[in-house]
Amino acid sequence: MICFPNAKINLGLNIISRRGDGYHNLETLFYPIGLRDGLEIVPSGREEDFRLFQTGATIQGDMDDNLVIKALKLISEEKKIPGIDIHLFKKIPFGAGLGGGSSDAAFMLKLLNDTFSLGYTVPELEQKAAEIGADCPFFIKNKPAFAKETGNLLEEVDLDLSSYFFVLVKPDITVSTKEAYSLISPVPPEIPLGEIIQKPVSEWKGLLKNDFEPPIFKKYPEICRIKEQLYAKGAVYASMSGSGSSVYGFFEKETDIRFDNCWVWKNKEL
Ligand SMILES: C[C@](O)(CO)[C@H](O)COP(=O)(O)OP(=O)(O)OC[C@H]1O[C@@H](n2ccc(N)nc2=O)[C@H](O)[C@@H]1O
Ligand SMILES: Nc1ncnc2c1ncn2[C@@H]1O[C@H](COP(=O)(O)OP(=O)(O)OP(=O)(O)O)[C@@H](O)[C@H]1O
Repeated sequence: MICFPNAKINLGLNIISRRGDGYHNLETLFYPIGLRDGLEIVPSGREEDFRLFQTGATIQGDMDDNLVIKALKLISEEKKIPGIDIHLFKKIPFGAGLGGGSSDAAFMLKLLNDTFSLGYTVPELEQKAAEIGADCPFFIKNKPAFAKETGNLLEEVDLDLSSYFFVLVKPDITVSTKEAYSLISPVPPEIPLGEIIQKPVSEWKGLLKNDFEPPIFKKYPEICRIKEQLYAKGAVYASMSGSGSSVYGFFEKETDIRFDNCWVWKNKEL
């Protein structure tokens, strides 16, 4: 069976407080976008072992550290999974704030559940996804959702931005999520994100903020320049996604926009 794990962007990101477990309480809105990896599992006929064939962008670290293997091992602790060959095609850039690794892991949980009729419910899959990473649970239902706590408390929202022309820009910069959080001094937001997101998109600029932007823009001014250029080109709203490094912009109409030394995806390519 094959599936196509998609990426996400964060609409607003308030980091509210530091927790005793080293994580942070936040509020954000996860929004799925069309940029996708490819993930396939094929029963190999062998006993309970697995082989991972990874193509596309090269992932650092050894195979056992891959998040799809982490998902497989988590399920294998409870369920008997026959030998499988896993094919992962990477297109979603990592260290980009796009949740690529998290999406692969969550889709692997769903693929195993469906392929081998394991009987896990959506809440059970969301719980397993939360054991893999903070961004993973969102990708189980994979619908626009308001997230709180570490990003695991999800509430679906009725938000459709498909009428906008969407541009995603990834500079040749990889941002470590862990490092990005270490640069943050949590401050509760003046206006709750839930209130701002109810407003029209045209009112989000200056209100819907990503708390990672100030420290990340200071460390990587190029990322700030990309956001400025998106606004200069007429973006209704633009922001860095998650802990970065990618920046996105929504436009009322198709816009010819180019950036040197960046990956640029536009609506029809996503
Ligand atoms: C920045 C976001 O992408 C916004 O959606 C997420 O909060 C991060 O989600 P993620 O990349 O899946 O994060 P994980 O892989 O679970 O954690 C990576 C590191 O980020 C930090 N981390 C992550 C999530 C969170 N709520 N608080 C944190 O402090 C922790 O230091 C953790 O060790
Ligand atoms: N399947 C995978 N795809 C991408 N990265 C992976 C994968 N498995 C493990 N990794 C490792 O996890 C790290 C984080 O990957 P990625 O940034 O895509 O994850 P993410 O936390 O979901 O996304 P982001 O933090 O950028 O929003 C990568 O740098 C890579 O070393």
